Amino acid sequence: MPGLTTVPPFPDDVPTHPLLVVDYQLVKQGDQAEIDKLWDAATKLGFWYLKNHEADAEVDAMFNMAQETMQLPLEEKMKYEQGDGGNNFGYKAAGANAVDEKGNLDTVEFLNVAKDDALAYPRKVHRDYPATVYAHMEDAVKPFVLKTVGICNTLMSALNDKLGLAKGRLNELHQLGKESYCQTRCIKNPPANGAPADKQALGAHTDYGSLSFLHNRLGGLQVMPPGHTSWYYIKPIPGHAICNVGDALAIMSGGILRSNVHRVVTPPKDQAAYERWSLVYFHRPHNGVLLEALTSDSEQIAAAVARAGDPARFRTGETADAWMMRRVRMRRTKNMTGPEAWRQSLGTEHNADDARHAQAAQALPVY
Ligand SMILES: O=C(O)CCC(=O)C(=O)O
Ligand SMILES: [Fe+2]
Repeated sequence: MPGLTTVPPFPDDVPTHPLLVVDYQLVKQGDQAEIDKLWDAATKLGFWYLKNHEADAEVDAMFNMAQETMQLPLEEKMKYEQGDGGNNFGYKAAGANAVDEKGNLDTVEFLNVAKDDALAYPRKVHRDYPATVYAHMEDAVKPFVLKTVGICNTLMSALNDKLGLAKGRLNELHQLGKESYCQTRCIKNPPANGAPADKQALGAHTDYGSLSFLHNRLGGLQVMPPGHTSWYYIKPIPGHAICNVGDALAIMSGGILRSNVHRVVTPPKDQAAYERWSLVYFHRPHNGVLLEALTSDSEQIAAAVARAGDPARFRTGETADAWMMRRVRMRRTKNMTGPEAWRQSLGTEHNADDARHAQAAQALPVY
């Protein structure tokens, strides 16, 4: 089982960035101190650990499904390759994405399953998948999607209220029954085989959507915190998911919530010799939702946009689905023709109000 293989521990002599630990059960119960902690994490760094999420069984089932699928011959997996047009469902082969503007290749394989295909199964909404996915749609993918959507909606509701939005406003923009680019992603990275410690397996990016719910076992995930110019590992902690805010919530909140840049490099030290597996659920607005700050819904958001150096960046003119497709399309190796193509693949990476977030991040307590 990829998730449970015995591997060397995360080393204690690499630069690591602490994250706040949020207790999901307390947030669900409406505990104000815990919601304040979530708010601190979501506004300052945009990353936090989530404990007591009760999704471990669903996560393990997904890792098993991922292993069965990734073991299929490459030729079989390639029948489901997502292609170069901006589609983000299906299989992505290693090397199909660029990790930088020079066109260096990524080393990760993805298996992306649409939330809509999982919930509508056996009806097809977006596309076909390998037989191993269908074999586990009912016992792995669907339960993981349903559990995770519940978690994301609870976290988002708490953030909604703190943003001064009317109850349920953000949930209205993330309707389960409407088609979206919400998806599960299983990621496999091969052993480093002598690759340098800072070799990018997955290039620096911000996430496209609203919230990401991530499970990894080996190190390799790194963040560049606001006000810093170097990368820090996020240490995986057993039983703790890693959650982060994506561009959609950062834009809708007028930059109050932070979508922080991150990447995946070779697992640190002795961990480099092992396959790295991770699993993400990406919670995104449904298709057609315009990515713009909700200024007429919240005085707090309106004030944040008014204070921002460049308010135009909170009126993207793109829908959530167009935003994602553009970014996915422009990261494909085939489309990476140089710095201009790279620029078109970006989200909020270079827009973040770094001075404000850097100041706030100074105050972040260490767990
Ligand atoms: O594998 C990881 O730890 C992170 C993956 C990630 O950032 C992504 O797929 O967007
Ligand atoms: Fe990411």
